[in-house]
Amino acid sequence: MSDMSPIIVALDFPDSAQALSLAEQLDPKLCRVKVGKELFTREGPVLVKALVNSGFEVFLDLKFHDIPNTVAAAVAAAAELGVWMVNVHASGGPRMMDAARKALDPMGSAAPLLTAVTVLTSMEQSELDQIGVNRALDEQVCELALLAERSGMDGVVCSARETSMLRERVAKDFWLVTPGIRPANSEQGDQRRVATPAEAVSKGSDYLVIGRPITRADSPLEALKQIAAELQQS
Ligand SMILES: O=c1ccn([C@@H]2O[C@H](COP(=O)(O)O)[C@@H](O)[C@H]2O)c(=O)[nH]1
Repeated sequence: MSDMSPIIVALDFPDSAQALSLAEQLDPKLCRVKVGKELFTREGPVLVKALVNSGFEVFLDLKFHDIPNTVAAAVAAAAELGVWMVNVHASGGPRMMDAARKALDPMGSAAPLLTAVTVLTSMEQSELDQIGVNRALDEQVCELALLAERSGMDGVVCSARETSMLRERVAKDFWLVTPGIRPANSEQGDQRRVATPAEAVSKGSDYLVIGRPITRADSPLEALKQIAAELQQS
């Protein structure tokens, strides 16, 4: 996989046939791929291994959130699949994140990157209020990111709207992974905190997670190439 591509394509499909057919249209030199809850729940480790064997670096986006013992075991099981990145929810707390980190320690440099979700990019301030989080959304993202960093995570998932703020507060090699990417004129859908690919990179995102704007395009490869070209020009 090329180190220069920050693009991770979210393969949000109901089955392996559709996911593999889309992946075949992509180029592992231009992107990584992400397997999320729907696809994994239907198709499981076999599909993940098929993607890994076809040359893609895979982000297994299962956002674990449970007691420390359970999350540690789940993260270790994910790592056995040969994936490039796995994640947990930072709101699971420091003991949970610490247990996840320790579960990967025996793998040394072969361990996948371990990231933590701060506040989902589909959420806005009013929803935080509804779940009883009485902080400004930016502040909540920042506190969870700092907690994740202190708990040994390699990075966080946040929106590109928060990356300039976080870049000033976290280490340079702490990865900022940003979904909610919407090229100009594409539909926002259920996402709320969105940014264009160029905005995201200019504000300090390391990796851009992009689903529907690529996977639902008439030509996914053309959509991917167009975004990659936009990023090279920015
Ligand atoms: O905060 C988060 C965390 C994960 N996601 C995932 O990213 C993709 C985004 O897909 P789009 O089609 O580009 O909206 C999707 O798989 C989410 O589960 C996120 O959006 N926000």
